[in-house]
Amino acid sequence: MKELVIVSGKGGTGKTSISAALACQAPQKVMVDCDVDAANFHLVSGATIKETHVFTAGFQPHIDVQVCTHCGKCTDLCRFGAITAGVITTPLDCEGCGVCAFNCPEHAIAMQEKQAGHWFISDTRFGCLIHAELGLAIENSGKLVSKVRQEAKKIATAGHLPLIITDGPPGIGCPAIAALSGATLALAVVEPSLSSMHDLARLADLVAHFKLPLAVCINKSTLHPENTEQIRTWCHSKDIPIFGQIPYSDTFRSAIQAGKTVLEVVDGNVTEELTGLWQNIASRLNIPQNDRKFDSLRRKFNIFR
Ligand SMILES: Nc1ncnc2c1ncn2[C@@H]1O[C@H](COP(=O)(O)OP(=O)(O)OP(=O)(O)O)[C@@H](O)[C@H]1O
Ligand code: SF4
Ligand code: SF4
Repeated sequence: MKELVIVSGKGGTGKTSISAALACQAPQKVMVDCDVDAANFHLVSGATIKETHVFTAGFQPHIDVQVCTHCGKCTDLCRFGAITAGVITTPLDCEGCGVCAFNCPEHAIAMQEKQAGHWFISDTRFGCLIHAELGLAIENSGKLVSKVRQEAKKIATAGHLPLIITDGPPGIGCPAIAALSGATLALAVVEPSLSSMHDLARLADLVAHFKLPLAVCINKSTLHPENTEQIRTWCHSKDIPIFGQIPYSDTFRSAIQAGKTVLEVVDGNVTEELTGLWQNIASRLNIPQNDRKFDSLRRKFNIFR
């Protein structure tokens, strides 16, 4: 089983739009949205949730009010000011360290697993999607990313599906690391802006650390042709292949507004580039390129020359 992870050093470069366009073309795959802080893949793929699961991470104190004598020892010991004489006054400040429970003379406090979000299995127009929603002010996004990837692998294995397409989180922090480790190929979606170019270099270092092959897709390339050329030169100097170069097109915006992938909205230039991108990926991963469902969409919208 191969896993393609679509990443970007910075947010908003077009990762989700491109992931969805690839999902639209790839046959026999499971999709994962690892951008658990701001998931939106389900919106462009028309997801219907089939299963909802609770995600737990970390611990929180549960106080037995019948047993607590309000002695105040927990207040003195809590370094985060989250508890006052047996009452959790500011739950967001609680780090779940367990010091209050360990030291309560009455054993009034029990540490319980904390509900930190949900993860879902959904049906979409392009197959099965695993996605998630992290709770507000929860910091365990890396753990949730690992969880959704693990579930996608189970589904792909059970269904003998050869590919997982992962819409990764932006950045190079913990969630990106959790999305990349053990994958087969990373595709960096870069736009020709200074910050995106700068973040590509950092992302390349991270991917190299995991000894993963990296390919680049330059998105919105026509917005700044000189910077696009600079990215091409840089990739060439680092031996990083450029699998696609997608021009700026208003079709992307209208596609998102319509809850569709850009391939389902007609734009000859863009669709041709996106098809080329998928062909390069499929050939690098050595997997079949064709999908009967996409072929019928292609005929319906006459989107290729
Ligand atoms: N080639 C393009 N031409 C014009 N607009 C584009 C192009 N690609 C993406 N966009 C637009 O850029 C915005 C960000 O795209 P998208 O949500 O796919 O990026 P993202 O990297 O997944 O963002 P985030 O990191 O916030 O999840 C959207 O409004 C989308 O319509
Ligand atoms: S230390 Fe225990 S008994 Fe004392 S106030 Fe806190 S919870 Fe109540
Ligand atoms: S678990 Fe730790 S942070 Fe939370 S209230 Fe108890 S002592 Fe404070």
